[in-house]
Amino acid sequence: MAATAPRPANSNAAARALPVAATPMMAQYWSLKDKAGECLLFYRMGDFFELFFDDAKAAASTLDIALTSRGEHDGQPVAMCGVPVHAAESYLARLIRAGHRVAIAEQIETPAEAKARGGSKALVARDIVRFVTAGTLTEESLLEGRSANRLAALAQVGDEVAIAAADISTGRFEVVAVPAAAVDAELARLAPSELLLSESAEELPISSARQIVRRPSSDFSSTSAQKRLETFFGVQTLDGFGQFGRGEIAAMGALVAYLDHVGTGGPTFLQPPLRHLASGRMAIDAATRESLELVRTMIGAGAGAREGSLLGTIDRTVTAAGARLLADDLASPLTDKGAILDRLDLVDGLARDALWRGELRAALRALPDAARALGRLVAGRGGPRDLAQLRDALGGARLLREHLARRADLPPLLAHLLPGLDGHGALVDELARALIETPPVDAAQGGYVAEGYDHALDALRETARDGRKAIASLEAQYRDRTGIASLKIRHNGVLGYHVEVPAKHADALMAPESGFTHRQTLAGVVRFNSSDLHEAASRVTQAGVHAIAAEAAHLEALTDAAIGRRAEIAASCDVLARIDVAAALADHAMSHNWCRPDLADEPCLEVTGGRHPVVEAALAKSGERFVPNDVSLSEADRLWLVTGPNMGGKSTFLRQNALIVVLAQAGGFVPAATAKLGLVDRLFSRVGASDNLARGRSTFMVEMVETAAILAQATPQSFVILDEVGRGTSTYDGLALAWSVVEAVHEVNKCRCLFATHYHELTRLAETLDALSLHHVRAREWQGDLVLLHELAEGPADRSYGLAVARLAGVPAGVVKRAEAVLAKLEAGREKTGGLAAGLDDLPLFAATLAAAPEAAKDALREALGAIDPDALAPREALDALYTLKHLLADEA
Ligand SMILES: Nc1ncnc2c1ncn2[C@@H]1O[C@H](COP(=O)(O)OP(=O)(O)OP(=O)(O)O)[C@@H](O)[C@H]1O
Repeated sequence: MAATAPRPANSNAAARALPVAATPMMAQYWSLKDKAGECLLFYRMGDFFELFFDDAKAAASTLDIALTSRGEHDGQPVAMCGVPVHAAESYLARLIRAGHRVAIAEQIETPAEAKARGGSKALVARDIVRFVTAGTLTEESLLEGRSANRLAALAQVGDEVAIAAADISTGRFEVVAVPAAAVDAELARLAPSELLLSESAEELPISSARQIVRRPSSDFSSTSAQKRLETFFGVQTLDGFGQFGRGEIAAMGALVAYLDHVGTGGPTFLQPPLRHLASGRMAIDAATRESLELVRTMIGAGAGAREGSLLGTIDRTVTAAGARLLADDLASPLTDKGAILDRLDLVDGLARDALWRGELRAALRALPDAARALGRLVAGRGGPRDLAQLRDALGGARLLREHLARRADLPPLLAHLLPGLDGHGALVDELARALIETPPVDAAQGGYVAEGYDHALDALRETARDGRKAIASLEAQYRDRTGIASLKIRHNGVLGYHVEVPAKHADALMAPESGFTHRQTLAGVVRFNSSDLHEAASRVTQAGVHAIAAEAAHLEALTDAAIGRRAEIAASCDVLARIDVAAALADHAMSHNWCRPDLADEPCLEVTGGRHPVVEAALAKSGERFVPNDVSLSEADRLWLVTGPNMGGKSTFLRQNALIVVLAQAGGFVPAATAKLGLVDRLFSRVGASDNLARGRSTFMVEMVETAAILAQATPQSFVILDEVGRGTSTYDGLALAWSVVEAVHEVNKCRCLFATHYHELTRLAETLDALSLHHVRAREWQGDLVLLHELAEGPADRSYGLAVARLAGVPAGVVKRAEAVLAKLEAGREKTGGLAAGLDDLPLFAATLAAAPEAAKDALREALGAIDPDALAPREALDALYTLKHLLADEA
């Protein structure tokens, strides 16, 4: 049953007016809805935001709140639902998470103002004050602290495709130009919550944006974009930020235009755009990111979660900004040896000194998320609490710098970063003097400026305090005078301060000579005013109003001072995050026995005692031990063909080595006893069958598209893991393809590669390919049970154990028994066709090389095939193979 949004007890839904046809309110509603476009319109009516028509239906179903209908429009009841204003944030959060965008229409004048303007029937003016969209959130309550939240815009000008991406909550702004084929990979790295595309842009095969928003093509024109960006950043020319291509300018301009649109003109904080240099980074395509689950999981019920990903498993950062940076680092490993060594040295230094690391982490843990506080302040949505966060974070940064400066053996990267923590002394001191320890989030009620900061403000507060004391003593006096012990002086928003007595005592105060003036009679009580009270109350109110105004002026000045230093503050936040990441990686490395990787100049990957961090952590939970494995790839032995039973640990072995490469090049330690690697320029992973039916591709099609990309792009510096290529199609087509893919990787790409397969037949490739070697994951049958050892050994697997695994998996005994009989028949069939080529084992080899076979051999084969009774080979796969060969022969003919 649908839950109803909690409504205050005094709310009367039926009494709330409705925008029915032809009323001025209806006209107002429609004109606002027009402005809101596809966004749900939150239409403010008193204490509620109301939604109507389709908006109401969509919101009610997402929020699981009651959908009602009132009045009529075009003969139909008007659907409506509402959320109370005081709880709007949590409803907004749920709508945004569900993929909606929301336009907030507020009352922009009071009913009294409306009346003064247009008489008693005048409608309160409303306007859209803000759009809340997934990519433009700044509210702490709507954001996940430990993840970046990006808005991206994609523009194509000529051959150039550019992506601009901004995290509005911190102001980080980057732009990158990539070939069209790499767009998806780049978007997978950025994982924007909202992606802006021109309404005239063609459909792109994009899998990595949560929400796509089409914007007018004029937003993407590079000429107007240039002007827009110059105005936005308040500069004469963008040249000071670097040289940007037309596509980059168009993308950045479209992003800024959208910010203008959703912020309805309000300021937004963006740092000057940084060009992301794809050249210094490891290329990782979208499919590889998905299959390696670097920062999010991709499969199962928890898809999209941090938990269960590499990031979720190793993240020990103690600040939200650190967590966001670690996600970026893992998503974008480096290829510059010097830069990686710098990071490694820092992690190493912190790893060696546990005490120092502990101190640093404790100091960092206490620091608030200044980057996001700054984002809110600049966006005009900040408050006193945000300033206090800056004070505490920057004050902490100063102490940290002093502490670090005292160390003699500072790792070079840290020594280089240290000055970035400096320079906020004056601002921190000012904020420390100005604000109380824990100011309120909202400035409206005042009370956040510290005593002693402003003497005039102190005096106003003193006056208000005296007034309140005077009011308290009036209460005692009135009780004495009237003899009514239950007389009280109260305060509310309508009457202000007033005297309240129970109805039974009211007569005494009604008399004209009593000195009290009647104000209001309620069921049980009667309320009065008096001139003394009025006077004392006005003193309190006036002083209060002036004090709040004085505090607001200070808030504005302090906010301006902070904004004036926003670039420096943002830079300090980056330094803090970098230290946090290094300390977190060091901490995790130490507690899990990870090692510092060595970087070699030649393409190699030599790992002893390598482990898969995520599988290891999962096994540890149930008290199981992960079996470490070695790998040793070099130019002479660069392609390992790994066979072995299902569930034997092949995929795990492949992936753990890819993760070791990612971690090492992100500048961290790796889950191994020792590791040495030559830098990897591109990482590819084609693991398992990942359906993408949403994109209209079958499992096999996806597999082939991904394999094609690897064959086209992998270089001798690349590292490729390929798992069960060919599995998605009929056995022998698949085998033939796997065969030729291994050959191509070996002969053409010449990259380091781990290739796992169930096609035992592929092991024959070792006879012809020099740099290929055979390995298998060990298993043993023990008293009828299969024991998986998860241990890698040299040479091919002796057999496939498929039926034993089926038994382990709980396939009914009868079915396994039948499979054994079928297998026996198949093996018998193989013997029977012994004269055909070299038996079924050799058919795939034959198929793969058929084109090159001499005509005489083909004739012999044709003859042999004609002589076979296909029914003797009952199992489907054997028939499959024969028919495939027949077709191949027919094609050849
Ligand atoms: N080195 C290891 N130590 C301990 N357990 C492991 C190890 N490797 C894998 N496992 C366990 O075995 C399970 C199966 O591993 P994995 O998926 O890698 O096997 P596989 O050989 O690729 O299987 P399939 O061929 O069916 O895809 C893992 O989920 C994990 O629980």
